[in-house]
Amino acid sequence: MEKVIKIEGGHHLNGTVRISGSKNATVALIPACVLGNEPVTIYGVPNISDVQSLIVLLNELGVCVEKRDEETLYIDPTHMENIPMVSKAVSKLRASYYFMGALLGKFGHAEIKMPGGCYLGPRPIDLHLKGFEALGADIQYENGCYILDAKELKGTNIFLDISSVGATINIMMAAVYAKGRTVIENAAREPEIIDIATLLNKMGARIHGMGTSTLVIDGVDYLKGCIHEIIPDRIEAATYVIMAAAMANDMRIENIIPQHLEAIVMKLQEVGINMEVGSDFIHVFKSDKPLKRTEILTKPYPGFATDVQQPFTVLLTQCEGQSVVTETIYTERFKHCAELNKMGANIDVHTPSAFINGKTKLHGSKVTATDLRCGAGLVIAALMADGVTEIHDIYHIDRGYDNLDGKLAHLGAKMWREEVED
Ligand SMILES: CC(=O)N[C@H]1[C@@H](OP(=O)(O)OP(=O)(O)OC[C@H]2O[C@@H](n3ccc(=O)[nH]c3=O)[C@H](O)[C@@H]2O)O[C@H](CO)[C@@H](O)[C@@H]1O
Ligand SMILES: C=C(OP(=O)(O)O)C(=O)O
Repeated sequence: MEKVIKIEGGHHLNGTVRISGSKNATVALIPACVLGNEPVTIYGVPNISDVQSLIVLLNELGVCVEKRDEETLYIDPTHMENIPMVSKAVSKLRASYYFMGALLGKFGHAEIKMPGGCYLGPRPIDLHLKGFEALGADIQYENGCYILDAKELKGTNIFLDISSVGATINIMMAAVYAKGRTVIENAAREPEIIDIATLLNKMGARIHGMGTSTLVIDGVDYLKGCIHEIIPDRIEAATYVIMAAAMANDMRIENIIPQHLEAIVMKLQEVGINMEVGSDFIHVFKSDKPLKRTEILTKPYPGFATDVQQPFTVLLTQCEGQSVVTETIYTERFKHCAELNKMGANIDVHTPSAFINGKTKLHGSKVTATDLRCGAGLVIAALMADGVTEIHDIYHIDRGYDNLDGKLAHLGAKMWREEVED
């Protein structure tokens, strides 16, 4: 038996939805907490399966974790043990790789198997490893496990060939205790990186240049405890704004940082979505004008986020004419298109682009969430479709959307989970 999500389409959405803490910040903040020597309390933790997997990993490392309330985690690494990280939980998410930087930084030694996460085409970690080596680590790969060792990490200049989010955060974590100054050039500038650096600085690290492409980290000897509030999830926010654009009469998306969504808002306005952008909310109103085609090119922040292109593609099926989405980050991130075609969309994929021929009527079908944002896109498509859509492999969706069922029910959607034969 398999649990699936079923959605009866055609019901308009109305009301307010509150965006949760950022998945991609949280999954790095939690490993960052173990770098310290005292307890850290983090607020705004989303209830998603990636966080549950990280809690399993923290428990295995002997870190004391207490859930103080629905959204608050207390993490005390005082008695942690640096054991090899080879359990199943490591491969349940991408972000387990942040324990490489955290453990190497703190103990000069880390043993960890390959991380998991969404398959979006190849996702190498060579830049993380090159960064650790530049800081003085020796790296071996044995029996599916990376073994990182360093007598002493020394600050150095590191140029990233690609401004990788994961490599930037991982190298930053490894460098906080390194002797002297580390400079990361061509660093990624995503808001989540600023959030991690902010936490580390509250703990006593000396990181400068967050939000620019040059990060400077001056090594320190000790990191203390602190409290920290996670930034809102810009990808979850974008998902709900697109959902509102597709199906709402009148819907307000709250607890957002609009600056984090500028590229997405511009594209929504370009296709003709009627919206008001406030200081910490976006309000979407129904418009009866036909939606216009557009072209999207995914780019590192502040460009159009690759994590939003899959949900946005669903909206493009409702635009008149041919829209084009081109991926520059993950050139194979188009598995959602075949699933959307099963629902009546007309999308041709010629990597690295998808050509979306609109406008097409969508109908309920059996589809598979091949990855997290494909799943989010299918939820939006199902809300628009005639009839009932059955979404399989929903564990991908649960990796990144806090209380999806409750939020959608509150907005007036008809969604439920059901056990079906495999
Ligand atoms: C947990 C998390 O935060 N995940 C996000 C993070 O993933 P992640 O950190 O894995 O993505 P990166 O920014 O590292 O990847 C960007 C590009 O660089 C390439 N690359 C990356 C590292 C490396 O060592 N070698 C290399 O070639 C990747 O294959 C990809 O083409 O950023 C992605 C890009 O915004 C998002 O889609 C993911 O949601
Ligand atoms: C690809 C994503 O996540 P991860 O890197 O955790 O697989 C995502 O959040 O869209």
